[in-house]
Amino acid sequence: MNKTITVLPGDGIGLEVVNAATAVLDKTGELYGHQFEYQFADIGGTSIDKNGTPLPQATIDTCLKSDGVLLGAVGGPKWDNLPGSERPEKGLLGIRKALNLFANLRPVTGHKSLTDSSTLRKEVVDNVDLMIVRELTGGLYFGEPQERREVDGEEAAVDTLQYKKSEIERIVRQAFELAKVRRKKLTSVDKANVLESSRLWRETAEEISEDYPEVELDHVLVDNAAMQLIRDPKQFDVIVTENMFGDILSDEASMLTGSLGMLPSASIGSEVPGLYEPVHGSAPDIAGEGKANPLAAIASSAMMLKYSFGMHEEAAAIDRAVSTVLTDGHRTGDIAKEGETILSTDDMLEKVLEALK
Ligand SMILES: NC(=O)c1ccc[n+]([C@@H]2O[C@H](COP(=O)([O-])OP(=O)(O)OC[C@H]3O[C@@H](n4cnc5c(N)ncnc54)[C@H](O)[C@@H]3O)[C@@H](O)[C@H]2O)c1
Ligand SMILES: CC(C)[C@H](C(=O)O)[C@@H](O)C(=O)O
Ligand SMILES: [Mg+2]
Repeated sequence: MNKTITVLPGDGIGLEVVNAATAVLDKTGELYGHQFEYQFADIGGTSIDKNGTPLPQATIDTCLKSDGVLLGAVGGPKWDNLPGSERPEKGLLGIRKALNLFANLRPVTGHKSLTDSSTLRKEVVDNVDLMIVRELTGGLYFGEPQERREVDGEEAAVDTLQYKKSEIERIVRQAFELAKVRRKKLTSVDKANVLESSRLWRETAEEISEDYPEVELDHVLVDNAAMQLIRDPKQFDVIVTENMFGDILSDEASMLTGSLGMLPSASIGSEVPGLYEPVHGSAPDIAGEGKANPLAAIASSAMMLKYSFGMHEEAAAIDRAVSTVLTDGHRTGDIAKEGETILSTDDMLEKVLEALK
């Protein structure tokens, strides 16, 4: 197969990790007889510097013309003092909205050989396998108004948490579909004891559940969910939740795998192309030093093969290669224990390429 992939390196370690991901895609293509062609486009802070905007129309057009999008990360201290509407992060939110990528799948997969470096007890996290389904184009991130105003004679700020029923329906349905082919357990996470949007969310999830009698649905309040993820993560199969709760819970859950540098994601909508990106950010503290763990980006490229191109065998080969390098004890700094040899981003990539068969 021939596939065109738009690559959006973005900022900080974004470029370092997408380079690793495309190298793995190329090797996979060689092994399985596929040709991946890349078109690079600007996003985030580097795009602000170059084009005066974090998301040029040309980037959206390029993405729309491709079969899949691979993104590194956006943001960094250089742009931190810009007004909210001009920040690098607006580019990321903009591309998610422009491609209508309402479902963000964040699998949390524990590798047995890594749990020693986890701060959590081994028996709690060994082989953890859950999927966070985060709603990605609604909620607080996009609600209007989002503004400063005067309240009681002083400065105030407003963000709006709004969900239309149809937005809840489609993400919950997506989560049920995933749960149906996994362990058939769906946990909907909300704050229905306080928020009206959560009460609509919970009612809607109950309604949709009638179409999925084989899947067990339960509801957990978000504060409890945050605690349960640490106490007993293996009780979860699929978690579905609104945009900001999903953002926070997925960073928390990443530590069950040992590092934020391990967590991939797929952002998908009803139309192609999907966008694939590691869950982590631009990591300004290590950017440019060759220290970034490329495994989240590499695993994100495997998700692209699976979800956008239907290349299941090829995706499994990449996941296996990642498992092999971990089992063989290869470690970047974020997942190394004291005394272990620390590999650079490029060295880790080499290990994955060697393991890819
Ligand atoms: N998807 C994205 O583009 C995305 C996601 C999160 C944060 N951000 C942006 O990134 C910038 C920095 O945010 P932050 O510091 O809060 O979060 P971050 O995810 O960039 O970094 C948090 C910590 O994790 C470490 N880390 C992250 N990825 C790593 C990797 N692959 N290998 C090794 N260590 C890794 C970093 O070194 C840092 O110590 C901000 O501008 C933020 O808005 C972007
Ligand atoms: C950078 C930021 C806008 C983004 C988000 O909150 O969605 C990031 O944290 C993520 O998890 O992808
Ligand atoms: Mg986040």
